[in-house]
Amino acid sequence: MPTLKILTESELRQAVQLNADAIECIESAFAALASGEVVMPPILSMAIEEFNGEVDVKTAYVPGFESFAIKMSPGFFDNPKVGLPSTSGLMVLFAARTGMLEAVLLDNGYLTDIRTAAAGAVAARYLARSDAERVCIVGAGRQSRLQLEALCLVRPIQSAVVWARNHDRGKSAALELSESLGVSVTFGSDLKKAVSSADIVVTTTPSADPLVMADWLCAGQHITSMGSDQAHKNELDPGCFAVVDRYVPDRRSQTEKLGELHHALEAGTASVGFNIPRTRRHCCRQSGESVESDEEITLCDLTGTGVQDTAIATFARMRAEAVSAGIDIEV
Ligand SMILES: NC(=O)C1=CN([C@@H]2O[C@H](COP(=O)(O)OP(=O)(O)OC[C@H]3O[C@@H](n4cnc5c(N)ncnc54)[C@H](OP(=O)(O)O)[C@@H]3O)[C@@H](O)[C@H]2O)C=CC1
Ligand SMILES: O=C(O)C1=NCCCC1
Repeated sequence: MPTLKILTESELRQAVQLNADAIECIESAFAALASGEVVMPPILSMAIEEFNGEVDVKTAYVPGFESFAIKMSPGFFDNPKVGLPSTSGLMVLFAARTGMLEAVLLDNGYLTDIRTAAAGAVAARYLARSDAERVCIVGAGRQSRLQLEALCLVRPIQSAVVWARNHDRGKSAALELSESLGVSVTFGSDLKKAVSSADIVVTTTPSADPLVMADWLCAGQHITSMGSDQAHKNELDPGCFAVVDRYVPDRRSQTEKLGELHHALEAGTASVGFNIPRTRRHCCRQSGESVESDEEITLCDLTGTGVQDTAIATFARMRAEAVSAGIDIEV
């Protein structure tokens, strides 16, 4: 009789942390995606506007992996008002060879959090200057904290400014991060100043109106925009596309519908089949290529991919099995 492994959030937290191994797992997933061999259908997304919510279903088959994940991932952005996290959900693993159900990962969104922060680290590793040390984090929620933590694993970060529309929450996040990361993290109410003084800017909000303006960007900066993962979300002034030297989407077919590219296409600052103007030397490229000049402004548009979910779920199950975590039930 087939057995099914059940893993809880606390077991998964013990198995997987935001560290070099998780970053390596996600970097390999992006490399597999760039190889063109991965089967990754479009995201199934359901908006529940009445409650400021969405549910995303993501999946991917990676050749060579014995399993693939299907993830169900809600994001309800008014939840913090009632003391609940914005994101939650679970991942399910199936055998790639037979399609049989293998494991249910009751992570409550934890693995999504880790794989998303790890993607921010991979982006910085390839697209931020090697001496990048000052960060601006836009937003003060779950990803704001994890994105900064992830950057500290790949760049010599010395200081960060957290900007948030709610000053109290921004100050709390800054204090918490200062204590946990051992770098100077302050709250900044002046977003223009915070962006202009940073080597790396990460936007982490579900904002529907641009927060970061094109004329605030400076030579040598890297920007990761990871909050905008739905058609209505938009954190960057579309004019940013007219000043960046290098644009890297996690999956272009996603970013042109759900990411920052979507708004640039609508505004006409990028065109269909767009390339960054050749007068600025570089064309739009797939991930995996590194920054070529310390003067480049680079932009990574992260909408979240099924290949990350299959990679982190497989990794988590392997780690959990190594310590015999979880329960097996006959089905
Ligand atoms: N690309 C990817 O792979 C992933 C993307 N995401 C996306 O990242 C975003 C953040 O997720 P998460 O950190 O979990 O969410 P949280 O709810 O924990 O944090 C959201 C933060 O954004 C702020 N915010 C909300 N609306 C606005 C606005 N209009 N203007 C300015 N700030 C705003 C919130 O401020 P306040 O406290 O005032 O409400 C809060 O600081 C979401 O859009 C989510 O969908 C998440 C996971 C994966
Ligand atoms: O899967 C994802 O990525 C997300 N799902 C729901 C909202 C947060 C991001």
